[in-house]
This record gives sequence, structure tokens and C-alpha cells, in this order.
Amino acid sequence: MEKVTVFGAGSWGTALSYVLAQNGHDLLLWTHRQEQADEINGHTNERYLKDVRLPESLKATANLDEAVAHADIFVLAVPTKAIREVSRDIRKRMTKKGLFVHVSKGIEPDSLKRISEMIREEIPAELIDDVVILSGPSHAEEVVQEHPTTVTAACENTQAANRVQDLFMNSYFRVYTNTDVIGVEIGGALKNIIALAVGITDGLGYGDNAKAAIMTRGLAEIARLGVKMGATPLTFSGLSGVGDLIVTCTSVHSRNWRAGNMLGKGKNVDEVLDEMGMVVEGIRTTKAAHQLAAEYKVPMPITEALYAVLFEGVKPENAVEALMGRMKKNEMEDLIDLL
Ligand SMILES: NC(=O)c1ccc[n+]([C@@H]2O[C@H](COP(=O)([O-])OP(=O)(O)OC[C@H]3O[C@@H](n4cnc5c(N)ncnc54)[C@H](O)[C@@H]3O)[C@@H](O)[C@H]2O)c1
Ligand SMILES: O=P(O)(O)OC[C@H](O)CO
Repeated sequence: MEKVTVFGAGSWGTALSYVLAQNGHDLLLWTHRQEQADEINGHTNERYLKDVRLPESLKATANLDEAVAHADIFVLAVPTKAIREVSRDIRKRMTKKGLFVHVSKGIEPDSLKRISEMIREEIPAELIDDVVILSGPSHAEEVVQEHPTTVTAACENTQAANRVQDLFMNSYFRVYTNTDVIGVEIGGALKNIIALAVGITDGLGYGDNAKAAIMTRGLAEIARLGVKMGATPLTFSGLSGVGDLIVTCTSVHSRNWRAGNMLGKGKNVDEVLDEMGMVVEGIRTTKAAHQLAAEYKVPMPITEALYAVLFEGVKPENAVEALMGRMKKNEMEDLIDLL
């Protein structure tokens, strides 16, 4: 059994803590809010996982010294924009090496760093055993119902990936491994953009043809960018690619889909974020992907259309019209390069 601390007690940090506690690990869940730690120690976290009774062995703390001292394995489950701050706070308290697992899905705008790169920038190499990414089609709400879920643990070091596979794997949570860190991180981050776009067309009332079109062509642009960045093309047909794209574009649990749906129905970004009260990673990731598309000179028309809606005040229906009116092309044109 492993000594693990999960940092971040939102929906996903709490659901993964549920799995780890049930798997019998010595688990501590850190939150930056004392009242939330108290609530979790009373076995609920209502704001993030409604009507769920947490295991007795799931213990929470708001004391960061205790959280860092407790663990050999550090699971980071905060939104992308908090990764650097939390990593720095952990580093200040570390006295020995640890294995880092991150479960967040995003890219940092401007620096254009993936999350594992941010962690490696903030924590010195002598304190890192390795960094493993856990990603795939997995809504917290279904994991805590113990409904069958599959994810992938990605690391170039297969021993580290195997350790994380063993850590989380159980009868309802099946973990595969993958060595393609770039592909897994890019697929997980960019599918949120496509889910926002599908939410918008659903909000506009455009139906299933439009949904299938955006998912299919969305995956094409994710793979085009990912391969230019060094990913293996086949990763995008796996759990962290098409798998996560399907679940995020089609599930009522998806915050990204729900945010897009509200945008399609006429709300603006600020109204949507107020109403959600939880992280919508795809918004910041759209900014980062727009910058990446320019840097790598990769056509990403759906990302660009969403960028125009989110950051340039273009109306969703006009963005769709512009997408449909682009120059005609061969479906496989940019995909042949992936082979
Ligand atoms: N919810 C899911 O089903 C799910 C599944 C897979 C991956 N993820 C990813 O996990 C990450 C976290 O998502 P979530 O769903 O748990 O989000 P959430 O909005 O439910 O919770 C985020 C939590 O992080 C905390 N937080 C924010 N800033 C912080 C800071 N600076 N220091 C400490 N804590 C901070 C918040 O208080 C909150 O408890 C995201 O990148 C998301 O894409 C979520
Ligand atoms: O609720 P979302 O849109 O942040 O998606 C959650 C997970 O990434 C689904 O795998």
C-alpha cells in the first residue's frame, strides 16, 4: 500500500481520493479551505459531488505541511491555472523525492507549456521520481457511483506508469499504460475545446449531424497539432484521445459541454462562468491552442472559430457560418501527414 496525498478537493480530486481510499492506500486529501476539509472528514463534499457518501478512510486536511510530509506519491488535481502555485508550495516543504501524478487537462497560455512541463519547471529534478499523467474518459460523478471507467497512465518510464496503474486499478476503475506523454496531455487538454464547440452547436439547436462533424474534424485538428508537437498519431485513437473526446462532447456531466451549450443559447462568457461555479478548462485552453496553432503553423479551424466567439465577440451562429463557408478541400488532405 502506498502513502498518497491528493492536492485539490474539487470533483476530480475527491473522486480519485474515493478510489484510492477504497483501494486501501494511506490517503490524505488536501484542500486550501479548512471548512471543506471539515466537511470531507464528515464524509461528504456536497458542492462538488452531490449526494455522495465518501469512504470512512478518506481523510482530508487543510494543513499543507502535513499533506506534503504524509506522501511518497503526490497527485495534483487542481485546475491548470493553479498547477504552478501548488507545485511551488509543495516544493518548499519537500524533504525527500516523490512520484508526481497529474490529472488536470490544460495548456498554459503564453508559455504554451503542458502540465508535466510546468511541474518539472517548478520542482527540481532531484525531488522528482517521475511525472505520470492520468487521463481518459472519466467523469467524477460516475466514478463515485462505481460505474466502469477506463483511463491511461502515461510516462516514458514504464515502471512509474505501472506503479500508477497498480495504485488506481480496481474492479470499476481500469487503468492502461502509455509511453506517449505529449499525445496523452494534448488529447486530454484539447478535447475540452471541441466539447465547448459541440455544446455551442447543441445550444444553437443544430442537432447530431453538426455534433458528429465537430467531433470528427475536431479530432483531426487535435491530432494534426499533437503530431507536430511530437505525439504518436495512434494515441489520438486511444482513451485520452477519441475516448475522452466522446465522453466530454456527449455527457451531461461535462462542464465544458454545458458551458458551450449556454453560450449557444445566448449567454456571454462571464454569465456562463458565474453559473458554472466549477472549472471550465477549455476556455483558457482555447487561447493556448490558438497560440500553438500559430507557432506550429497548423490549421485549426474549429479552435479558431471558438476563439473568435470567446475572445473576439463573434456570435456563435456567425462562427458556424464562417466554418461552413471555408474553401473546399479533400477530407484527408492534412491527415496524410500523420501517417
Ligand atoms: N471533474 C471531472 O470529472 C474531471 C475528470 C478528469 C479530469 N479532470 C480535470 O481535473 C482538474 C480539476 O478539475 P475538477 O473537476 O476537480 O475541478 P473543480 O472545479 O471541481 O475543483 C477544483 C478545485 O481546485 C481548487 N483550487 C482552485 N485553485 C486552487 C489553488 N490555487 N490552490 C488549491 N486549490 C485550488 C478549488 O477550490 C476546487 O476545490 C481539471 O484540470 C479537470 O479538467 C476533471
Ligand atoms: O467536465 P469536464 O468537461 O471538465 O470533463 C471532465 C473530464 O475531463 C472528462 O473526461
